[in-house]
Amino acid sequence: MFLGDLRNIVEAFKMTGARVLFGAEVFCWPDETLASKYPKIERGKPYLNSGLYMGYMPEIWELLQRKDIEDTDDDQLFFTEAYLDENVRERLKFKLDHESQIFQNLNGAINEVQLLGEGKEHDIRVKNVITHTEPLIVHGNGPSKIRLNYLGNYISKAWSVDKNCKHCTYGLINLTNIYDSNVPTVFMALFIEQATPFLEEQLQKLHDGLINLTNIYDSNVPTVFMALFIEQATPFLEEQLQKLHDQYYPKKRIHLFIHNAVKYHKTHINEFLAKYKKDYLSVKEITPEDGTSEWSARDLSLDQCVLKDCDYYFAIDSLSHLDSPYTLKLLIEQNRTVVAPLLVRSGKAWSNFWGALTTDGFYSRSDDYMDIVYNNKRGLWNVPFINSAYLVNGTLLKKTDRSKLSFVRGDLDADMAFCGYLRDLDVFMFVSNRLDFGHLVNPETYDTTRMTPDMYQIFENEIDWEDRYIHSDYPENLNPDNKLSEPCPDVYWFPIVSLRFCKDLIAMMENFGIWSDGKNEDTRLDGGYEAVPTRDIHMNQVGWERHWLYFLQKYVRPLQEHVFLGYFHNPPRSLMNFVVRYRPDEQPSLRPHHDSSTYTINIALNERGVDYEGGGCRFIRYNCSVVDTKPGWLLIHPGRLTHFHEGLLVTKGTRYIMVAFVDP
Ligand SMILES: O=C(O)CCC(=O)C(=O)O
Ligand SMILES: [Fe+2]
Repeated sequence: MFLGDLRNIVEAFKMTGARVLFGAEVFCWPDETLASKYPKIERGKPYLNSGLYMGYMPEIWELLQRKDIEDTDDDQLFFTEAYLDENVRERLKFKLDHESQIFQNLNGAINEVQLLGEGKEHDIRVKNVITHTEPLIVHGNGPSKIRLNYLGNYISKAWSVDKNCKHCTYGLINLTNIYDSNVPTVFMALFIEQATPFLEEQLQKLHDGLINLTNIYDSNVPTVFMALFIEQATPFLEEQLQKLHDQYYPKKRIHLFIHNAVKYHKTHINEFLAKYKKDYLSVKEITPEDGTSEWSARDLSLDQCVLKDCDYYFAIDSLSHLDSPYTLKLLIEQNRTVVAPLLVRSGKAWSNFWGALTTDGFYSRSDDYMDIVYNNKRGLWNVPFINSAYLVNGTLLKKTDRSKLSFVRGDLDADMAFCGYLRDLDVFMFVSNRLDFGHLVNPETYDTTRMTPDMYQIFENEIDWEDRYIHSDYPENLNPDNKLSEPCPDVYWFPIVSLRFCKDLIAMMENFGIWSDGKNEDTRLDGGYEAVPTRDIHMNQVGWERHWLYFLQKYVRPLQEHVFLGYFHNPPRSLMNFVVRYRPDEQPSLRPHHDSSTYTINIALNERGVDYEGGGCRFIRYNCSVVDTKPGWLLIHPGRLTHFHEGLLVTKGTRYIMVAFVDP
């Protein structure tokens, strides 16, 4: 990698007084026994490396003529023998660049070569902190190539602090042109022959109408072989699939390949394909019953891609959420042989790339790893390992024999095998965080033996949980400009959870199925007695109390503080958290009572007029009832004294509500 221009290099060369100059290194290679024959030096690296050398043509010529050499012989040994001959050394003024004035060989010197100039405007250079020189050419000899790639993310004008990633825009292609190129040209003639009302709108409509046409002309868009791998039970897979489908790319140019190894997800895949299969150019599904291993499924996907003459191969794991619908398009436009979007587990240091490797090829953290993961630095990074989601140019797959590029290599993980082959082929792997592309979900605690396992993921996958289960209008609740909804005095009404939450919570309870019998004796309670019993199931009976209390603290408490000013209790304490079921033939109503709470929350889980008739909550002191409850909306009211209340008669169907007595 050249860090100075040729003039600087020649000037530095002249300063050395040499007629022939070779780089130096710390290893005496390929013949260690020659080490004792080297002249003693005081500083720097003693031994010759033949990866970099320069000199005057007559001397170089003479050096090359010195002896015959076979193509298969070692060039470094050839030059070493010449150098160790004192006569040759003197006559040719043959010297080594011991202190890396010009040549920096990285092998054995990785730690002494550091980046310089980060934090200043000018280009980043390298400095050898042992010799105090700034070498002009850096060479990744032996196993130091990954370090060279790392340096290459910064030096040679790749990066500067003010301009960030300067090499990112190199070689970009523009897909929008591909969309347009096939479209016939139209000569559009517009005549404005008289004064015309609303002409601006007319022009706008003319223009808008044209934009949609481009979608019709998909045929020229490159084909993408999209391979989805579901190798483990994965939270929030439905959303993951939807985001994949929502990628801004003509589906008629996508071959979809799915390897699903997880029985639990069969319904998700079936539902997805029932809806969208027809949109794709082709679909191949490998089901859990096929018993195909991850390795063979991945290899098969490569074969299929080549067979279908794909332009691109895009692999994605079920854990990878492409939150940006432009991810695929932008990766194609980035135009690198292998490029991955940076995906990170939210709030964690876990991502889909490694910044460095140990000598035996396993994970090692690079100096800039955290800066990249946290987007302190944005760019396109040459790294030794990527996984989870990546785009591969089809040309590479078509020209490379499967014995040189596949997912099978000894007993390595599939992705470690694949990246190992890419490194051996000298194919760079880039990871991009030029934009926010998406994130990784965390599958560690996902337990599919539960009914609605995603409901239990509020801790491990909080953002996904919130997306699915919190009402989309929730943030508006705390907007001070909005008028509060107060259906009865000091009874407030807020949208809080999604319809999906309601559906899943009911499913969770009905699956458990052991509703209380409505008697006063209740062994679930410390006192063993409930004065005003309902037919219910407590959250702790379905292992969801910890989750519920967190929900209470995070989403309910701010609403309480918003409407009942001056009362703070964090975290809220709640011993009674339960779902109530009302049925005409079971328990159809609840007699007037106080709750043992400072405040009570009451979330409607299903819909009056659809799922049941009657029902609602009446506040007796105010002779005020809330009957038109809405699924996902929460009522919050004081528990005692003023808010004596009753559950009204359900005349038909089943009414479900979620109740908690907060701060008893
Ligand atoms: O049916 C209702 O909405 C009221 C329920 C209630 O008051 C309770 O469970 O304590
Ligand atoms: Fe109550």
